[in-house]
Amino acid sequence: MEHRNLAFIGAGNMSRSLISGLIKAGYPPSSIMAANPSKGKLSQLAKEFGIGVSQDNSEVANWAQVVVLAVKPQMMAEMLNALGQTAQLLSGKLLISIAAGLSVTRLTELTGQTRIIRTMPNTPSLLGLGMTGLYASSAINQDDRDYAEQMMQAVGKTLWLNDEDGINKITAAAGSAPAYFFLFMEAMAAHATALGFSAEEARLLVEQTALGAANMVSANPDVSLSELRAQVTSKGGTTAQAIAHFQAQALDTLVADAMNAALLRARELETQL
Ligand SMILES: NC(=O)C1=CN([C@@H]2O[C@H](COP(=O)(O)OP(=O)(O)OC[C@H]3O[C@@H](n4cnc5c(N)ncnc54)[C@H](OP(=O)(O)O)[C@@H]3O)[C@@H](O)[C@H]2O)C=CC1
Ligand SMILES: O=C(O)[C@@H]1CCC=N1
Repeated sequence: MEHRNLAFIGAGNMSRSLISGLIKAGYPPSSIMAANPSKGKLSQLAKEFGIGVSQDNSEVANWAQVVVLAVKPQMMAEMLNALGQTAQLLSGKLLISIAAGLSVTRLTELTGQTRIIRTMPNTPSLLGLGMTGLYASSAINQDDRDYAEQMMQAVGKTLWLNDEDGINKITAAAGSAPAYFFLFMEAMAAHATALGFSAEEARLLVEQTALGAANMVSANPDVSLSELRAQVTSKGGTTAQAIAHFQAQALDTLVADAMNAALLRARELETQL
């Protein structure tokens, strides 16, 4: 992929995941910089990945051809205002936002720029196993689209969204979703411990089973999820009892409600920020 000078403003969990994935995919460390107010995360990133770092957002924005806006949504306005003459500083650069709940229109208001691509990655990008949704207005040229797509494909898979609300939907379905699986795994590990396994054993059981299940899905693209489930579920056996319990407790509805709660929050942020 093209190696433009790429700056991350905000060096938190998601930037770390993307930077790590990009470096593993061969993006040169000398073409990446990150800025953050506190020094600890920057020193760690510099040490681990050899990228350039600064506590000065203007310095990295000035150096960059592409600026990733990676602070918390609630911090974005303050950060962009504090950049000072943002319109001038960011002028001519491609801006890639990873923030939930900030529309392109709002980002344009805050930066004076229209060359903006909105994305929604997730933390498995750290391992090259990310899932990222991308949205760009029709004003964005093909080169910039290709760059953003290749950047995110270096850390996982991508899906272009035709309308901007698709970003909110993908936040509910993929951006937030690693946490849903972790929550489920936490619950399983807690109960495995209650059944008498040590914490290490419980983690091993949950981790290896989740990994195996995810790999079964990816190794069998033509087999439906329900068929994979059926292959585990012997008639009159143990799995059927557990599945019946989940279904009696309306797991489908619970999951749909939880995803809708994430979606509504993403839309709500768009009206507030
Ligand atoms: N985490 C996730 O799974 C995902 C997150 N996102 C989006 O990514 C963005 C970042 O989230 P995440 O990485 O989780 O959050 P973090 O809190 O881990 O990272 C945000 C970083 O921004 C830094 N920061 C705060 N103020 C400024 C400033 N004025 N200038 C520069 N940096 C600043 C913080 O520094 P310090 O801690 O030193 O104050 C922190 O390191 C959010 O907008 C979120 O919506 C999108 C997809 C998934
Ligand atoms: O929880 C959040 O708001 C962010 C967006 C998706 C994942 N983390």
